[in-house]
Amino acid sequence: MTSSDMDYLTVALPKGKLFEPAARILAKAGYTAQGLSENSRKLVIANEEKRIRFIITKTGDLPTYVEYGAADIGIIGKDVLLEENKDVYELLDLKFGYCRMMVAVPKELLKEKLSDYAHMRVATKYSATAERFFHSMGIQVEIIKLNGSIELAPMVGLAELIVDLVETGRTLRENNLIEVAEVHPATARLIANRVSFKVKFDRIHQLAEEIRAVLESGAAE
Ligand SMILES: Nc1ncnc2c1ncn2[C@@H]1O[C@H](COP(=O)(O)OP(=O)(O)OP(=O)(O)O)[C@@H](O)[C@H]1O
Ligand SMILES: O=P(O)(O)OC[C@H]1O[C@H](OP(=O)(O)OP(=O)(O)O)[C@H](O)[C@@H]1O
Repeated sequence: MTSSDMDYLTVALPKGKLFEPAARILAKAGYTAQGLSENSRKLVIANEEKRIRFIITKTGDLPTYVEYGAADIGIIGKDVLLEENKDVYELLDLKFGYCRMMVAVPKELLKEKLSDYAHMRVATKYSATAERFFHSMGIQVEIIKLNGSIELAPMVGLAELIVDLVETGRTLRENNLIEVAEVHPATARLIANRVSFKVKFDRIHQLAEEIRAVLESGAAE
Protein backbone atom coordinates (compact mmCIF):
# COMPACT_ATOMS: atom_id res chain seq x y z
CA MET A 1 0.00 0.00 0.00
CA THR A 2 1.52 3.38 -0.97
CA SER A 3 1.10 6.49 1.16
CA SER A 4 -1.28 7.96 -1.42
CA ASP A 5 -3.39 4.77 -1.23
CA MET A 6 -3.44 5.27 2.53
CA ASP A 7 -4.98 8.74 2.09
CA TYR A 8 -7.76 7.50 -0.11
CA LEU A 9 -10.74 5.32 0.64
CA THR A 10 -11.46 3.14 -2.39
CA VAL A 11 -15.08 2.08 -2.73
CA ALA A 12 -16.11 -0.64 -5.22
CA LEU A 13 -19.55 -0.42 -6.81
CA PRO A 14 -21.00 -3.12 -9.08
CA LYS A 15 -22.38 -2.45 -12.52
CA GLY A 16 -26.00 -3.50 -12.97
CA LYS A 17 -29.04 -3.53 -10.72
CA LEU A 18 -27.29 -2.57 -7.49
CA PHE A 19 -25.29 0.35 -8.89
CA GLU A 20 -27.98 2.99 -8.63
CA PRO A 21 -29.28 2.19 -5.11
CA ALA A 22 -25.70 1.72 -3.86
CA ALA A 23 -24.54 5.09 -5.27
CA ARG A 24 -27.71 6.70 -3.88
CA ILE A 25 -27.27 5.50 -0.30
CA LEU A 26 -23.59 6.49 -0.33
CA ALA A 27 -24.53 9.96 -1.63
CA LYS A 28 -27.13 10.33 1.13
CA ALA A 29 -24.43 9.45 3.64
CA GLY A 30 -22.24 12.20 2.11
CA TYR A 31 -20.03 10.08 -0.16
CA THR A 32 -20.15 10.78 -3.86
CA ALA A 33 -18.08 12.08 -6.76
CA GLN A 34 -18.78 14.17 -9.82
CA GLY A 35 -19.55 11.97 -12.83
CA LEU A 36 -20.29 8.87 -10.76
CA SER A 37 -22.78 7.12 -13.00
CA GLU A 38 -23.40 3.62 -14.26
CA ASN A 39 -23.25 4.95 -17.81
CA SER A 40 -19.82 6.45 -17.34
CA ARG A 41 -17.08 4.73 -19.32
CA LYS A 42 -14.62 5.77 -16.62
CA LEU A 43 -13.96 2.94 -14.19
CA VAL A 44 -12.23 5.03 -11.53
CA ILE A 45 -13.91 8.23 -10.37
CA ALA A 46 -12.33 10.25 -7.60
CA ASN A 47 -13.47 12.97 -5.25
CA GLU A 48 -10.15 14.63 -4.41
CA GLU A 49 -11.62 16.87 -1.76
CA LYS A 50 -13.15 13.97 0.16
CA ARG A 51 -10.14 11.69 -0.48
CA ILE A 52 -12.44 9.01 -1.83
CA ARG A 53 -12.31 7.08 -5.08
CA PHE A 54 -15.00 4.87 -6.59
CA ILE A 55 -14.21 1.92 -8.83
CA ILE A 56 -16.87 0.26 -10.98
CA THR A 57 -16.58 -3.52 -11.35
CA LYS A 58 -18.50 -6.42 -12.85
CA THR A 59 -20.90 -7.78 -10.22
CA GLY A 60 -19.21 -11.17 -9.76
CA ASP A 61 -15.71 -9.66 -9.61
CA LEU A 62 -16.42 -7.16 -6.83
CA PRO A 63 -15.57 -9.44 -3.85
CA THR A 64 -12.20 -10.22 -5.47
CA TYR A 65 -11.28 -6.51 -5.62
CA VAL A 66 -12.17 -6.18 -1.94
CA GLU A 67 -10.46 -9.41 -0.85
CA TYR A 68 -7.16 -8.32 -2.43
CA GLY A 69 -7.44 -4.76 -1.06
CA ALA A 70 -7.71 -3.15 -4.52
CA ALA A 71 -10.85 -1.67 -2.96
CA ASP A 72 -11.16 -0.98 0.77
CA ILE A 73 -14.90 -1.45 0.83
CA GLY A 74 -17.70 -2.37 -1.56
CA ILE A 75 -21.42 -2.93 -1.92
CA ILE A 76 -22.58 -6.28 -3.27
CA GLY A 77 -25.45 -8.78 -3.06
CA LYS A 78 -25.36 -11.52 -0.43
CA ASP A 79 -25.94 -14.01 -3.28
CA VAL A 80 -22.59 -13.01 -4.83
CA LEU A 81 -20.82 -13.20 -1.45
CA LEU A 82 -22.14 -16.72 -0.89
CA GLU A 83 -21.18 -17.79 -4.39
CA GLU A 84 -17.71 -16.24 -4.44
CA ASN A 85 -16.90 -17.11 -0.81
CA LYS A 86 -14.12 -14.52 -0.49
CA ASP A 87 -12.33 -13.58 2.71
CA VAL A 88 -13.92 -10.18 3.44
CA TYR A 89 -15.74 -8.56 6.36
CA GLU A 90 -19.47 -8.08 6.02
CA LEU A 91 -20.23 -4.80 7.82
CA LEU A 92 -23.88 -3.97 7.15
CA ASP A 93 -27.05 -5.34 5.63
CA LEU A 94 -28.20 -2.46 3.44
CA LYS A 95 -31.71 -3.92 3.05
CA PHE A 96 -32.12 -3.02 -0.63
CA GLY A 97 -31.82 -5.39 -3.62
CA TYR A 98 -34.01 -8.00 -1.94
CA CYS A 99 -34.41 -11.20 -3.91
CA ARG A 100 -34.42 -14.97 -3.29
CA MET A 101 -32.20 -17.70 -4.69
CA MET A 102 -34.65 -20.38 -5.79
CA VAL A 103 -34.80 -23.83 -7.30
CA ALA A 104 -37.45 -23.88 -10.05
CA VAL A 105 -38.80 -26.41 -12.49
CA PRO A 106 -41.21 -26.45 -15.46
CA LYS A 107 -44.78 -27.12 -14.30
CA GLU A 108 -44.95 -30.42 -16.18
CA LEU A 109 -41.84 -31.77 -14.40
CA LEU A 110 -43.07 -30.94 -10.89
CA LYS A 111 -42.40 -33.77 -8.41
CA GLU A 112 -43.61 -34.42 -4.90
CA LYS A 113 -40.29 -33.90 -3.12
CA LEU A 114 -36.87 -32.44 -3.86
CA SER A 115 -35.17 -35.84 -3.70
CA ASP A 116 -37.30 -36.91 -6.70
CA TYR A 117 -35.04 -34.65 -8.80
CA ALA A 118 -31.95 -36.77 -8.10
CA HIS A 119 -29.64 -37.25 -11.12
CA MET A 120 -31.29 -34.44 -13.06
CA ARG A 121 -29.48 -31.45 -14.59
CA VAL A 122 -29.53 -28.02 -12.94
CA ALA A 123 -28.73 -24.89 -14.97
CA THR A 124 -27.41 -21.90 -13.04
CA LYS A 125 -25.09 -18.93 -12.99
CA TYR A 126 -24.46 -19.75 -9.30
CA SER A 127 -22.76 -23.13 -9.62
CA ALA A 128 -21.02 -23.19 -6.21
CA THR A 129 -24.26 -22.19 -4.48
CA ALA A 130 -26.28 -24.82 -6.34
CA GLU A 131 -23.65 -27.48 -5.71
CA ARG A 132 -23.61 -26.68 -1.97
CA PHE A 133 -27.39 -26.64 -1.72
CA PHE A 134 -28.01 -30.01 -3.37
CA HIS A 135 -25.05 -31.54 -1.54
CA SER A 136 -26.47 -30.33 1.80
CA MET A 137 -29.74 -32.03 0.87
CA GLY A 138 -27.93 -35.24 -0.05
CA ILE A 139 -29.25 -35.02 -3.61
CA GLN A 140 -26.92 -35.79 -6.47
CA VAL A 141 -27.43 -33.59 -9.53
CA GLU A 142 -25.42 -32.40 -12.51
CA ILE A 143 -24.73 -28.66 -12.42
CA ILE A 144 -24.57 -26.84 -15.75
CA LYS A 145 -22.99 -23.39 -15.47
CA LEU A 146 -24.51 -20.67 -17.65
CA ASN A 147 -23.97 -16.91 -17.73
CA GLY A 148 -27.54 -15.61 -17.92
CA SER A 149 -31.09 -16.18 -19.23
CA ILE A 150 -31.12 -19.31 -17.06
CA GLU A 151 -34.88 -19.78 -17.52
CA LEU A 152 -34.22 -20.73 -21.14
CA ALA A 153 -32.39 -23.95 -20.22
CA PRO A 154 -35.41 -26.11 -19.20
CA MET A 155 -37.45 -24.84 -22.17
CA VAL A 156 -34.98 -26.27 -24.66
CA GLY A 157 -34.01 -29.44 -22.77
CA LEU A 158 -30.59 -28.30 -21.57
CA ALA A 159 -31.58 -28.93 -17.94
CA GLU A 160 -34.61 -30.02 -15.95
CA LEU A 161 -34.11 -27.60 -13.05
CA ILE A 162 -32.71 -24.12 -12.54
CA VAL A 163 -31.22 -22.30 -9.57
CA ASP A 164 -31.63 -18.55 -10.04
CA LEU A 165 -32.62 -15.28 -8.39
CA VAL A 166 -36.28 -14.42 -8.18
CA GLU A 167 -37.52 -10.96 -7.37
CA THR A 168 -41.08 -10.39 -8.60
CA GLY A 169 -41.49 -13.92 -9.99
CA ARG A 170 -42.41 -12.55 -13.40
CA THR A 171 -39.58 -14.26 -15.30
CA LEU A 172 -40.50 -17.65 -13.83
CA ARG A 173 -44.20 -17.15 -14.62
CA GLU A 174 -43.59 -16.05 -18.18
CA ASN A 175 -41.47 -19.13 -18.81
CA ASN A 176 -43.84 -21.66 -17.24
CA LEU A 177 -41.58 -22.37 -14.26
CA ILE A 178 -42.55 -22.83 -10.64
CA GLU A 179 -40.55 -22.54 -7.44
CA VAL A 180 -39.78 -25.78 -5.65
CA ALA A 181 -37.32 -24.71 -2.92
CA GLU A 182 -35.62 -21.62 -1.51
CA VAL A 183 -31.83 -21.75 -1.33
CA HIS A 184 -31.41 -18.42 0.50
CA PRO A 185 -32.72 -14.85 0.53
CA ALA A 186 -30.37 -12.00 -0.44
CA THR A 187 -29.96 -8.26 0.04
CA ALA A 188 -27.11 -5.85 -0.66
CA ARG A 189 -24.25 -5.79 1.87
CA LEU A 190 -21.46 -3.35 2.74
CA ILE A 191 -18.20 -5.29 2.82
CA ALA A 192 -14.61 -4.40 3.74
CA ASN A 193 -11.13 -5.69 3.12
CA ARG A 194 -9.76 -7.21 6.33
CA VAL A 195 -6.51 -5.21 6.38
CA SER A 196 -8.20 -1.94 5.33
CA PHE A 197 -10.70 -2.38 8.11
CA LYS A 198 -7.82 -2.27 10.60
CA VAL A 199 -5.56 0.38 9.03
CA LYS A 200 -8.40 2.67 7.88
CA PHE A 201 -10.68 1.79 10.76
CA ASP A 202 -11.77 5.36 11.58
CA ARG A 203 -12.84 6.20 8.02
CA ILE A 204 -14.56 2.89 7.35
CA HIS A 205 -16.30 2.87 10.72
CA GLN A 206 -17.49 6.44 10.18
CA LEU A 207 -18.80 5.64 6.70
CA ALA A 208 -20.62 2.54 7.99
CA GLU A 209 -22.18 4.57 10.81
CA GLU A 210 -23.29 7.29 8.40
CA ILE A 211 -24.92 4.70 6.16
CA ARG A 212 -26.53 3.08 9.19
CA ALA A 213 -27.99 6.48 10.13
CA VAL A 214 -29.43 6.90 6.62
CA LEU A 215 -31.01 3.43 6.86
CA GLU A 216 -32.44 4.10 10.32
CA SER A 217 -33.85 7.50 9.33
CA GLY A 218 -35.78 5.87 6.49
CA ALA A 219 -34.11 8.30 4.05
CA ALA A 220 -32.71 5.39 2.02
CA GLU A 221 -36.10 4.68 0.40
N1 LIG B 1 -34.49 -9.56 -10.05
C1 LIG B 1 -33.21 -9.67 -9.76
N2 LIG B 1 -32.44 -10.38 -10.55
C2 LIG B 1 -31.11 -10.46 -10.33
N3 LIG B 1 -30.49 -9.87 -9.31
C3 LIG B 1 -31.22 -9.14 -8.47
C4 LIG B 1 -32.61 -9.02 -8.66
N4 LIG B 1 -33.05 -8.24 -7.68
C5 LIG B 1 -32.00 -7.90 -6.94
N5 LIG B 1 -30.88 -8.46 -7.40
C6 LIG B 1 -29.52 -8.26 -6.85
O1 LIG B 1 -28.80 -7.51 -7.82
C7 LIG B 1 -27.52 -8.07 -8.02
C8 LIG B 1 -26.99 -7.70 -9.38
O2 LIG B 1 -27.84 -8.17 -10.37
P1 LIG B 1 -27.47 -7.94 -11.90
O3 LIG B 1 -28.52 -8.65 -12.68
O4 LIG B 1 -27.22 -6.52 -12.17
O5 LIG B 1 -26.04 -8.63 -11.97
P2 LIG B 1 -25.53 -9.74 -12.90
O6 LIG B 1 -26.69 -10.36 -13.64
O7 LIG B 1 -24.67 -10.64 -12.10
O8 LIG B 1 -24.62 -8.94 -13.87
P3 LIG B 1 -24.19 -9.36 -15.30
O9 LIG B 1 -25.49 -9.41 -16.08
O10 LIG B 1 -23.29 -8.24 -15.68
O11 LIG B 1 -23.51 -10.69 -15.16
C9 LIG B 1 -27.69 -9.55 -7.74
O12 LIG B 1 -26.46 -10.14 -7.39
C10 LIG B 1 -28.70 -9.53 -6.59
O13 LIG B 1 -28.04 -9.38 -5.37
O1 LIG C 1 -38.39 -12.39 -10.53
P1 LIG C 1 -38.06 -11.36 -11.54
O2 LIG C 1 -38.46 -9.99 -11.07
O3 LIG C 1 -38.62 -11.67 -12.89
O4 LIG C 1 -36.46 -11.25 -11.67
C1 LIG C 1 -35.66 -12.39 -11.85
C2 LIG C 1 -34.88 -12.36 -13.11
O5 LIG C 1 -33.99 -11.25 -13.12
C3 LIG C 1 -32.65 -11.70 -13.25
O6 LIG C 1 -32.23 -11.74 -14.55
P2 LIG C 1 -31.46 -10.53 -15.24
O7 LIG C 1 -32.45 -9.50 -15.68
O8 LIG C 1 -30.38 -10.04 -14.34
O9 LIG C 1 -30.86 -11.22 -16.51
P3 LIG C 1 -29.90 -12.49 -16.61
O10 LIG C 1 -30.81 -13.69 -16.57
O11 LIG C 1 -29.25 -12.34 -17.93
O12 LIG C 1 -28.94 -12.47 -15.44
C4 LIG C 1 -32.71 -13.14 -12.71
O13 LIG C 1 -31.61 -13.91 -13.19
C5 LIG C 1 -34.04 -13.62 -13.20
O14 LIG C 1 -33.96 -14.05 -14.54
